[in-house]
Amino acid sequence: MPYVDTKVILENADKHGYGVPALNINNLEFLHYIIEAGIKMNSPVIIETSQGAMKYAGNGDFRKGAEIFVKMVRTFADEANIPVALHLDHGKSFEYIVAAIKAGYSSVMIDASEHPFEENMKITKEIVKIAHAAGVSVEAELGQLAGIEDEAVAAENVLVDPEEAKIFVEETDVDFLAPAVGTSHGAFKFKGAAKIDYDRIKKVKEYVKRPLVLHGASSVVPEFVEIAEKHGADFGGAKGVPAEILKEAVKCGINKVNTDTDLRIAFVAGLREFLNGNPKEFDPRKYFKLAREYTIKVITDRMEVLGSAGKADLF
Ligand SMILES: O=C(CO)COP(=O)(O)O
Ligand SMILES: O=C[C@H](O)COP(=O)(O)O
Ligand SMILES: [Zn+2]
Ligand SMILES: [Zn+2]
Repeated sequence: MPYVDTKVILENADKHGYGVPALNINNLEFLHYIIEAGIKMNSPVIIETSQGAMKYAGNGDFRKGAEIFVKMVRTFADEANIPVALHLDHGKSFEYIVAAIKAGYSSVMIDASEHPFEENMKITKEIVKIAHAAGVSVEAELGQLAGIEDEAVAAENVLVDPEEAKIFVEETDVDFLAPAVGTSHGAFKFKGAAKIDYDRIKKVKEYVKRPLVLHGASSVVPEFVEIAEKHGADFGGAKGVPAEILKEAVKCGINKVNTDTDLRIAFVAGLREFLNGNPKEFDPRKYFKLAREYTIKVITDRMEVLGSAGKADLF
């Protein structure tokens, strides 16, 4: 099953109540690992690239980067017996979003969440019009990803307002919505215990009835943090969203689970461990071996947790 519209994957996930990992890549290696993990687990996969990744892949030219990513992902998708989609993550610039659409991305995100509600809605609506005309589906973000820190009430202000979510989706016709429910990006998500607002997710789901996206969903897997730190990394205080919370979030209505940090940490853990144990090695095909193994492990574990394992059969 080849390259598909992200909407096809997410509507299936919504209908059957499971989550699909949306995994960020910057290069060929991570794409290999994701496709390998997807095939091994018989899971649909969503590959995503940030604007920064587009620029990086094109060696400074983001349009070229977008074209390279589409060619790469299509090549692998055509040979894999699982549904594969390519998504632009956190599109903020009109030029990048248009470049992704023109290059053939399956979907784009317009992240105008730093703007006031009305403005976010206006910008999102504009992008939806352009993207839908090209047959590309759209994700938008509402509220801000600040995280719920301990007892911090202030953070409530930036979490999604379910009533606003309803108006936003009706008004913009966006295909998937990323509501801010307490997570944040990177390896330092919570100062106290990890927690997200389940009731808010349920309410948003009830109101918008579309696939929902959880950003900042890395677990910051202790096993790999430990390996990386044993071999020289310093991630002091890193804390992510535990698997049980992700499972519960999916039950509440989350379908797309954005993960970047976990792949980066697993990779660097394997890379550091290998290089420390093999000081004479300088062939990337060899020194990426353990990094590959750990990254695939983090992805396959994630597919089990979200319930996407085995679901490629539904397409
Ligand atoms: O939300 C993300 C990409 O959009 C990634 O989140 P993490 O930093 O938790 O991996
Ligand atoms: O949410 C953002 C992703 O983790 C990618 O970020 P990036 O801009 O470092 O590529
Ligand atoms: Zn944002
Ligand atoms: Zn994100």
